[in-house]
Amino acid sequence: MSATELTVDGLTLTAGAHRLVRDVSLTARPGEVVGLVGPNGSGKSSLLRAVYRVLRPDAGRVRVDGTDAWSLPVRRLARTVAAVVQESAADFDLTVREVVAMGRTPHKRLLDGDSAEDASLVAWALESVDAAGLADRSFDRLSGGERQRVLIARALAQRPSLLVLDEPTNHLDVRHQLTVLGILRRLPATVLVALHDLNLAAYYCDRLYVLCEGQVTASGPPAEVLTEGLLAEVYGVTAEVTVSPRTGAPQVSFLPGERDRPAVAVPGQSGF
Ligand SMILES: Nc1ncnc2c1ncn2[C@@H]1O[C@H](COP(=O)(O)OP(=O)(O)OP(=O)(O)O)[C@@H](O)[C@H]1O
Repeated sequence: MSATELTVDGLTLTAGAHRLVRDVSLTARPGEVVGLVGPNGSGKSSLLRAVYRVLRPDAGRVRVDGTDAWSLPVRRLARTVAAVVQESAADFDLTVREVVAMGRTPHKRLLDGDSAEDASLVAWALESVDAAGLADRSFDRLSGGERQRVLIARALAQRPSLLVLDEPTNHLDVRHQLTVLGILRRLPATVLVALHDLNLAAYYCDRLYVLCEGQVTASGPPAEVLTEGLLAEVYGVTAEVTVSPRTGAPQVSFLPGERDRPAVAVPGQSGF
């Protein structure tokens, strides 16, 4: 597994009359962890969908090591790119081990069974997300956070050289958030990850792209991007940004202030 270069050039995505993303360009160099941040509805998931080839661009290109992702054979793309997406939490009538083993499919031929290497990669992937103890459980009966870790393990078992993740820390408790992002940092792969938690993004990402209303508003190393001014402009919040004396990463604290939206009165109830 070697890391891949991802290049997105002038990407525009639409759904009917709705423009989801407009003229977005980004790069993720081999081995980088690149974060996508931005408010709800800013286009992060849509951009990721174009990268893992679910949403076809109306204009612009997605290139994987210089080749248009949309021209690659599906199987070849699946050997290169793994995705952990919001909508993948579908029901499977399978054990956890079987779900994670599905990550090996792109590397096998039809009717190939699981090799010893497949079994050890599945065990490694489960161990990595602290889910080895879940291996024989039914996937359908897991909690939200357990499912999320198993879906991440499935992507790890795929041994991708580009890993695309949409809010992978969703549902995870704080220890597992750190575990999962720590793994992403250490993988010999390129990572593009949408995150809402700006402190996690600041600590774990090499560079960030900030999306706002479908466009890139800022990009660069977290310390350059996560300024109080940008957070006010993009999110409409008052924040204090300091540098962590322990980690050297920017640390964002949100402050109540004049930007807080006034409470919306309950109809027919005074004094709310
Ligand atoms: N198929 C669609 N048809 C119409 N509008 C869509 C469609 N898919 C997404 N949108 C809209 O496009 C915008 C971008 O959505 P997207 O899911 O990419 O945002 P996001 O940044 O991932 O948001 P969140 O942080 O809430 O997950 C939103 O306004 C969303 O409602």
